[in-house]
This record gives sequence, C-alpha cells and structure tokens, in this order.
Amino acid sequence: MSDLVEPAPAKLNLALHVTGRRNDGYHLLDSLVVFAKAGDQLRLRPGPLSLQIDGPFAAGLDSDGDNLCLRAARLVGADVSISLTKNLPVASGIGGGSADAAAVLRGLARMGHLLPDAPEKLGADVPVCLLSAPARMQGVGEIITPLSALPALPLVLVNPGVGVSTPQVFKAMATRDNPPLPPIPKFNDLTGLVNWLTRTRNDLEAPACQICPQISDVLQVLAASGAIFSRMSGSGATCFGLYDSPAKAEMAAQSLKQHGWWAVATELAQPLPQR
Ligand SMILES: C[C@](O)(CO)[C@H](O)COP(=O)(O)OP(=O)(O)OC[C@H]1O[C@@H](n2ccc(N)nc2=O)[C@H](O)[C@@H]1O
Ligand SMILES: Nc1ncnc2c1ncn2[C@@H]1O[C@H](COP(=O)(O)OP(=O)(O)OP(=O)(O)O)[C@@H](O)[C@H]1O
Repeated sequence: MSDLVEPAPAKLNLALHVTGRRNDGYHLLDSLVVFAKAGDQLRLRPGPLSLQIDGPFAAGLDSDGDNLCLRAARLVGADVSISLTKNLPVASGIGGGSADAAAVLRGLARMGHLLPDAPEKLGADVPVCLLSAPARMQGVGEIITPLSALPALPLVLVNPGVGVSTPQVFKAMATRDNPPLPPIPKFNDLTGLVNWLTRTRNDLEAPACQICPQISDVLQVLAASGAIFSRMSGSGATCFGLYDSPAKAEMAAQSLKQHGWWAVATELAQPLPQR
C-alpha cells in the first residue's frame, strides 16, 4: 500500500486578542487564523506505531513518545508508521506541532479512524489546524468558526532562529482582559483586510519582544521590506509580512535571508479536499 500524504500547513494568527483567563490558567482568545502553503508534510502507512523525522528542522525535534504526531496517533488508538518532513522552525508561533498532530489525525480519519472528541487535548491550536482554512478561533482554541475565502495574500514568514516558550510569553503579559476582535466582515480585497487588521492586535507581541528582542528587529526589517502590513504570529518568534504582489514577497524574503534569518515567500494554503 502506498503512503498516505497529508500536508501540515503553517498556522498564522493574523490577529490575536487575549480577552481573559480561566481558573485553570488557560487564556481566552479571539483570533483570525489563516494557513500558509508553506508547511510540514506527513506520510502515514499502517504498521507498528513509529515516527521518523527528516527535513531542514528535523534536528530541533525528538521523535520520542512526547512528539505530538505520536500523541495524536495514541489518542485515537492507531497503529501507524509516521514520517514527518519538518520544514517549519520548532516552537515558533506557527503551530508546527499542532499542525503536525492535526495532519496525523486527518490522515488517520482517511484510514478509517474516528476523530477524537477533544482534539484540543493535544494542543490549543489543534482544532483550527484540523480545519486548516480561514477561521475565527475563540475559547481557549476549541471554538472554531470557519470564514469565507480570503483575497489572495502574498506573504512572507520570517523567524530569527530563536525558539520561544508559549507559556512564558502568556505569563509575561501585562493585561489579560483585553477587548475582543471587532466584527469580522467579508474581506473583498487585500486593502479591506489590511484596513481591518490595523484595528486589531497581537496581544502576545509585546511580551514576546521583551523575552526575545530579536523579534523587534525582525518586525523593523519587515516593515522596511515593502510589506503593507506586518505582525508577529502566535506567541512568536515567527512574524509575517503581507505584500501586494508575489514578486514583492519573493524579493523581501531574499533580503530578509541576508540577516541570517529563516524566511519564505508563500501564499494562503489551498482548501483541503473534502473527504
Ligand atoms: C498562542 C497560540 O499559538 C495562538 O494560536 C495558541 O493558543 C497556543 O497553542 P499551542 O501551542 O497548541 O498551545 P498548548 O500546547 O495547548 O499550550 C501551551 C501553553 O500555552 C498556554 N496557553 C495556551 C493556550 C491558551 N488558550 N492559553 C494559554 O495560556 C498555557 O500555558 C499552555 O500550557
Ligand atoms: N511534531 C512536532 N513539531 C513541533 N514541535 C513539537 C512536535 N512535537 C512536539 N513538539 C514540541 O512542542 C513544542 C511547541 O512547538 P511548536 O512548533 O508546536 O510551537 P509553536 O509553533 O510555538 O506553536 P503555537 O503556534 O501552536 O504556539 C516544542 O517545544 C516541541 O518540542
């Protein structure tokens, strides 16, 4: 039987508002989430549970039992041999581990397994990564409202090569009871989206920059690279820039790489096939 291939697109929080905190310490979020074509890739085949990792960021990751790919398979009781090509930097705010876990769950569903009732047990970003399409994410990550298609979005992802701890960033926030997102309209073009984004925030950006000052450097260089909008994603350190053409995004990615940073020009992921 040939391998079953599942993409694990990078998750981007275009806007991320932290609106409160639950008694268990988890934070309430209100986020506009999209997915990029750039991402990891999973290959699955029936066999004893195992994980093998290759790709440019394989060295940053253990294939031990804690890996989210194996935890996803164990959650649905699947015996499966998994290959992960790790193209995304680890612990970088673009959901790498959650995207991988969600891709494993999608692949296992194609192999006849049921999806788990509470995929968020694996990570707050797993429910939205299961959808891997534009969505509003609320609650602690478990309330997902799919949105209609967004306009074409030439974009660049850039990471300074420093892993950032998500719990540490949440802990460093100065205020937690922030206003939610403004109403999300249907975005007809890039200008409409950018105008809306300028009225939103990533509430984790300031605490992440305190912990990892290289993020401020990235944001400064992104703003000077021709981006019409730039911001940090998730808890960092990856930032994104939006451009008005793929050629400008490509040029910006080339110049950002000159700083020794990981940078990739990409666009929104295609919708996943309906299965
Ligand atoms: C910041 C985001 O990337 C935004 O999309 C996600 O909320 C984080 O998603 P994730 O990495 O899948 O997060 P998890 O692995 O579930 O949680 C890591 C840690 O982040 C903190 N955390 C996470 C999600 C949330 N709603 N509130 C939190 O306070 C908790 O300290 C938790 O122990
Ligand atoms: N398959 C995996 N890919 C990446 N990280 C993994 C994986 N499995 C376990 N992890 C662990 O999860 C932690 C978070 O990594 P991840 O790349 O998911 O963070 P992130 O991009 O900041 O996620 P988010 O945007 O959801 O906060 C890392 O410390 C890493 O060791």
